[in-house]
Amino acid sequence: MSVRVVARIRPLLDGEHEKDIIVRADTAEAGKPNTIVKIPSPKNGAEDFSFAFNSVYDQSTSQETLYNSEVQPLLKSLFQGLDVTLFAYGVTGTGKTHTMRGGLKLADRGVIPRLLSGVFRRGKKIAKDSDGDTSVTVALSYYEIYNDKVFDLLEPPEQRTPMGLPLRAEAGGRTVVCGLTERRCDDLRDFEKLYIEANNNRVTAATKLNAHSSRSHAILRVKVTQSGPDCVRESTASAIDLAGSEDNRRTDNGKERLVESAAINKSLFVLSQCIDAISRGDRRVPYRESKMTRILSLGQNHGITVMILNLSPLRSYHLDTLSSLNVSSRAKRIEVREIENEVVYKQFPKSSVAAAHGGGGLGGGKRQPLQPLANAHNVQSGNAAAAAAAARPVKAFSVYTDELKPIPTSRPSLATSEIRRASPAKRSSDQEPTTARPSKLARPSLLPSSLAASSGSHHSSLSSQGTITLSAAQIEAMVEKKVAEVLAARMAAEQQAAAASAMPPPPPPPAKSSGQDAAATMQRRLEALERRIEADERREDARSDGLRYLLAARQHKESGDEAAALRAYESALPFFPGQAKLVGKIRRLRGRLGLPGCDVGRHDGGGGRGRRDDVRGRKGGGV
Ligand SMILES: Nc1ncnc2c1ncn2[C@@H]1O[C@H](COP(=O)(O)OP(=O)(O)OP(=O)(O)O)[C@@H](O)[C@H]1O
Repeated sequence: MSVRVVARIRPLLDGEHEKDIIVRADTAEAGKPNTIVKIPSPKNGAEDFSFAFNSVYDQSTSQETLYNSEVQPLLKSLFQGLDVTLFAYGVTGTGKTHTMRGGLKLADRGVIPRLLSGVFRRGKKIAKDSDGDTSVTVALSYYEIYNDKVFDLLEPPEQRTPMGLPLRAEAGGRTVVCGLTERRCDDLRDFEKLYIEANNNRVTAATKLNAHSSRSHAILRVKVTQSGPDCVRESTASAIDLAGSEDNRRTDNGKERLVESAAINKSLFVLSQCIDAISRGDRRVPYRESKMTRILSLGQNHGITVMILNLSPLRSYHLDTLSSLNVSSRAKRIEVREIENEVVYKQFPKSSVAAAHGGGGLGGGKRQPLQPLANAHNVQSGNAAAAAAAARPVKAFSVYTDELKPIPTSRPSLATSEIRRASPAKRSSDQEPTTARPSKLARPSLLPSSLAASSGSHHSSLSSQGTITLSAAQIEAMVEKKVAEVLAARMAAEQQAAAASAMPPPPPPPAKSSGQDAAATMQRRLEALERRIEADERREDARSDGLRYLLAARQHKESGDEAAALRAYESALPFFPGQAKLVGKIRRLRGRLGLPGCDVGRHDGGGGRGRRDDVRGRKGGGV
């Protein structure tokens, strides 16, 4: 399903005049709801441009109408296991915060408090309808991206570290913030207390265009966990209030506001580039150019995404409004896969247990049907998925482990088996298993090949009931083999970690490839790959930090603060060691400020050449 894009035109504010209105909502067909935004061409006022969206809300639209039409219907999907992302986009002062957060009066409450109210209400209903068998818990995390750094809004500002929280890419393209607080909320009152406090931690300031302008992108994540007797289902609603783009010719922003503004505009520019790249079908989408786009992961995220485009009706916003309309119309083309989150079974579904017990006995030669060992991954969506769920055969999932399990003399009772969850980091969530992989629960009817190999001449015996008996010597041999493998893997990992930046080749495949050796090799390769990705991420983060310093330096220079510009250039230098232009700028600035020359060459660790080229490529002609 595509991203749903809806536009909302805000009403006139005090001091704004009817005669200045140029943006209007329209309908494609008489009597139908509005789906078109009309705005005159900037070159020819008599000619109108029309932009079509999924829905268009005019100036008279109340908070309640917007919520009931756009957000309330998504609650059902959220509780079916789909993630929901809502984000407000638009120029500064167009009503994004009003739409998402709103005012304190009941009628003014925005999408976020209403969403939470809906979540608690539905959660209570589910618990009641299930006679308490299912419980629903709600946990919040809330953070802001300020000057391209991530800060936890649920923690007091004095606990912030200057560099903010790091991001980590997870399997399946998701980006998560490391070290974020998560607070449980039991009811709306809990939420409101937390939310109001957290919003006081958000950076806002007065600009000429908005008396309470958000200087950061704020991301609220509402995690809903439904725990039933058999399974746990988790889904997340994300509500994002983006900072607004600013035309600094109109803001009269001072130094600090300009630096913020540059970070806001840059991230929004990257977002528009991502939207363009996705809608063109480019293979490379520049998500990594800003933290906001990495977190938003538009087109990579799963579930349902709604973009609320906030518009001012005024002529003074003409070009900015056109630009927002252009970006948003392209966003409509972005496909988001509606994939429900994995259900984690606490134990086998009752029906399967009954079937297993009745079906030929555990020790018999008949192979047991594969069961959902770890989690079920459903690519169907919405109601169709729910309807199809009953008819679908239970999917099978394997549990991968490197460890040899002590082989039971009789199979454990299925009803009490603990289900191990496959490590999410090791398996992409968007890989839909198409064929059942072998379960590693010991199958009494087969002697594992690894065991046969390790047992050597000490043959294990298969009893007439199909159970395996092992001699002490065989167990000893297995333990020794496992210890040797673990030590070898650890050594290999240490060597790889030592040479992580040089991207070591994967360890050579074992001469004799038993199933277990292959699993160990695969494990080592995955770990090496993860280390490589993390190293790449660290490099990328460092580079974007460097670029941020350069950006700040340029802003300071433009505003005439050469001392601050020098400080920013010098801070950027370690990220671009030996960069000739940068070194030249620092020398010139130091000269102008009457400071002694600096030993800028000390940062050139011999790797400057490659980075120099890189920066020039990205910045279009150097710093
Ligand atoms: N639909 C609306 N009804 C009434 N007032 C509105 C509406 N939309 C916006 N406003 C008012 O317009 C002003 C600017 O709105 P808001 O702060 O939400 O803009 P914003 O897009 O979040 O700006 P920024 O990006 O600078 O944070 C506020 O005073 C807000 O109350």
